Amino acid sequence: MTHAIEATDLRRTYAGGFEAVRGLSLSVTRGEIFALLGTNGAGKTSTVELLEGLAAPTGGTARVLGHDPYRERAVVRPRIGVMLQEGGFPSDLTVAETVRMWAGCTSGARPAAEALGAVGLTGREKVRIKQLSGGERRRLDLACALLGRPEVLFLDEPTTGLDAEGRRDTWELVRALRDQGTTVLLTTHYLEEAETLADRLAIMHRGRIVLSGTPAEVTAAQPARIRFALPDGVPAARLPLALRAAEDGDRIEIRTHALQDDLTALLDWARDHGVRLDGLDARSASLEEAFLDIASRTEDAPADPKETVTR
Ligand SMILES: Nc1ncnc2c1ncn2[C@@H]1O[C@H](COP(=O)(O)OP(=O)(O)OP(=O)(O)O)[C@@H](O)[C@H]1O
Repeated sequence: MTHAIEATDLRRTYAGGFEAVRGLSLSVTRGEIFALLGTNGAGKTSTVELLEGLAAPTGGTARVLGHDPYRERAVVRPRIGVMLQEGGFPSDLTVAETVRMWAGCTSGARPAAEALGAVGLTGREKVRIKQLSGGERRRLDLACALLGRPEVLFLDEPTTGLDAEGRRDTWELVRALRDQGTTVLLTTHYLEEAETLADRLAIMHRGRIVLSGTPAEVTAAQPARIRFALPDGVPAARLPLALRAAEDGDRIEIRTHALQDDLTALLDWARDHGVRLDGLDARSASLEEAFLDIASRTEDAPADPKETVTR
């Protein structure tokens, strides 16, 4: 299977010695939407810039469409679209002028009206950039990234600043691009965005990928939770389960990878002993829990291979 993007043991150290990317490997299949998640400062932008060919890696290799995106930038650049966190267009230009200017630097650019139509900016052509809302600026950034009909599209936080409707419109557009064969690598802080949009995702922490896979695989790698309170006089020690049961005051929390079996055992025990489980709550793990679990890690341990779910 051809990979549109491949990174192997990628490293990036900034002047001053700070290592922002520390041995990162990932591959994105053609026609796939891949989301890179992580806390602030995890190294997402530093990684994406290496893949876009904007900087040379300190170590490791990057391949985009089979080429080195930095050394072979002239070959790779016309085939990729890049939407940075800040478009940085001159604020006195109008929307139409900006798109025309960008189209002038793009080989085989699609018509400006088509790109603006795709992002819902039709009718805003004469508005100056400084008069656009934050969400409209993000959409203009996206229109410019789409101008060259890119085979690989890099989107750095594409929906930051968009309202719920704008976000959903962008998701629709990204899905439509994927369905036409475009490969999309995006970074996001919105877990819902990654969960609903991405075919696969990776969670970064401190310059490394800690967990990766499909949204379902990443979620399934986390334990489910059962929570309840025992009545006075029934100590947690009487629970029948060979489980890691943690007491927090009168609340019990059990984390398990066998939710159905353990919940059945708990309910059978409660019925047989006439014990009422107050506030009983059982739920599968969510991407948010996986993310928060990783974000709370303070140690610098390397990625645990057991946690990486690969296809
Ligand atoms: N030019 C630079 N020089 C030195 N350190 C930098 C530079 N750019 C980024 N960093 C540091 O590298 C680390 C990773 O930053 P990066 O912007 O890649 O993270 P991120 O995951 O994209 O964060 P965010 O979600 O906040 O955008 C941060 O600690 C940041 O301060």
